[in-house]
Amino acid sequence: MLGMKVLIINCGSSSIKYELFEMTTESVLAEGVVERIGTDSAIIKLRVTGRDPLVQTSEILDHQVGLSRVLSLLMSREQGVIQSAEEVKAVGHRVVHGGEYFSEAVIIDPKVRQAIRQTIDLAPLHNLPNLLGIDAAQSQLPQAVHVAVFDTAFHQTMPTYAYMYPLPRVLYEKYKIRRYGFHGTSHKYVSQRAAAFLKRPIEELKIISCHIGNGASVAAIRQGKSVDTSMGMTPLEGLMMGTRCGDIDPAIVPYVMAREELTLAEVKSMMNKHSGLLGISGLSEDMRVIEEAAEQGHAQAKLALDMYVYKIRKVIGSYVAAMNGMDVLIFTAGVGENSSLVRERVCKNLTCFGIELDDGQNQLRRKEERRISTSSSKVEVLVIPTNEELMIAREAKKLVEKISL
Ligand SMILES: Nc1ncnc2c1ncn2[C@@H]1O[C@H](COP(=O)(O)OP(=O)(O)O)[C@@H](O)[C@H]1O
Ligand SMILES: CC(=O)OP(=O)(O)O
Ligand SMILES: [Mg+2]
Repeated sequence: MLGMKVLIINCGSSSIKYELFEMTTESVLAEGVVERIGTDSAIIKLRVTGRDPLVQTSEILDHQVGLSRVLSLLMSREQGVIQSAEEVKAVGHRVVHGGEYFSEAVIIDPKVRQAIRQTIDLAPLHNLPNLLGIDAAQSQLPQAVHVAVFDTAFHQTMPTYAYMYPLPRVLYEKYKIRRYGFHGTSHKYVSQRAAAFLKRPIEELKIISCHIGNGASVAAIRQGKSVDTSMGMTPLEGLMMGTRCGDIDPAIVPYVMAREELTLAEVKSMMNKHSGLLGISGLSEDMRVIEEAAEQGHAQAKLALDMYVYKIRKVIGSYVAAMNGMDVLIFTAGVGENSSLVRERVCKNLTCFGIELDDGQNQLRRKEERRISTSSSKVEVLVIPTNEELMIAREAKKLVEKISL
């Protein structure tokens, strides 16, 4: 076998994150990001394994141009990652919202594209750029198999009573208003890694996985299947996040709109971009900044941190109730993997569930999968670095192999 190169693309409204894998060895050949698309000072970052990172600034007005620059760089003689675009066998696209259409990864054909289009309304911030990325990649890599991997797919196993909202039923029937959940690729990956780490069959485990990065969600996973998760119809529900408010009393929305004379767009922006850690601290959405300010006595940063941790604890508690138990608690993503303080503060007041943290292990700064609970803890507390890109690449490889059988 000559190898199988798979390109992973994760498009945001003004960015393209990309990673090129050689899937016969699951090794990363190159990775990077194009930022500030739509401006004359867009930035392309590329890191080719074994070489110095490269940063270029230029005008990039849309995703088509962004992707074509990335491909040219990968094919350039200096970088020499690939000789020609034909070498890329598959492109795996992260698609955030798959609605009720998709419970697993699929090859993108016109019908799939149409279904992704139809979910734009449910996640406009994510699905529209995802579709732009698909269009750009399909036109520039026409020979490759294009695969969509959905954030929502893993959560399609939730029982009806967990995903329905107690609103008039007609809203579900007409508009499919229900809980979908997100970060599914990550929750699936870390739960499978946790079972492998513990050398136990996943079918025996009740796992609670905390994906806390910029966006943040908790999932309850029983027998390897998602049974509940804190994000909802959109990635706004649930935990307090960097700039998103998470759960609030829904009556606040019309009240604030009336009092402040806000438009729909303004109130959405308030809840998505000006709330969470940033809204409470008035300082930053970045947990590193919040932690430092709190340590120096900044009262609002302290409050933001207290609220953030308290909410995670409450959701964990509710999922212990949902599953009637918890064997494993996982921390992952930017905050979960790196903040020993957040992990400590979340776990400190969960001793009633039998959680005992090993402070020494928790303080260690390492990139590896590891246990941070004591040997007598009733719950295994693990830090598992997530790898959504590898998971997407594996799904793409699986589908390519299926069609070439
Ligand atoms: N050492 C650290 N301590 C605390 N928080 C950290 C640390 N490193 C990264 N983070 C947090 O991780 C967040 C980014 O998480 P990440 O999962 O990479 O986000 P996303 O993929 O959603 O953009 C940042 O907002 C930052 O606050
Ligand atoms: C769905 C979601 O919130 O994604 P991210 O964490 O990448 O913003
Ligand atoms: Mg992320």
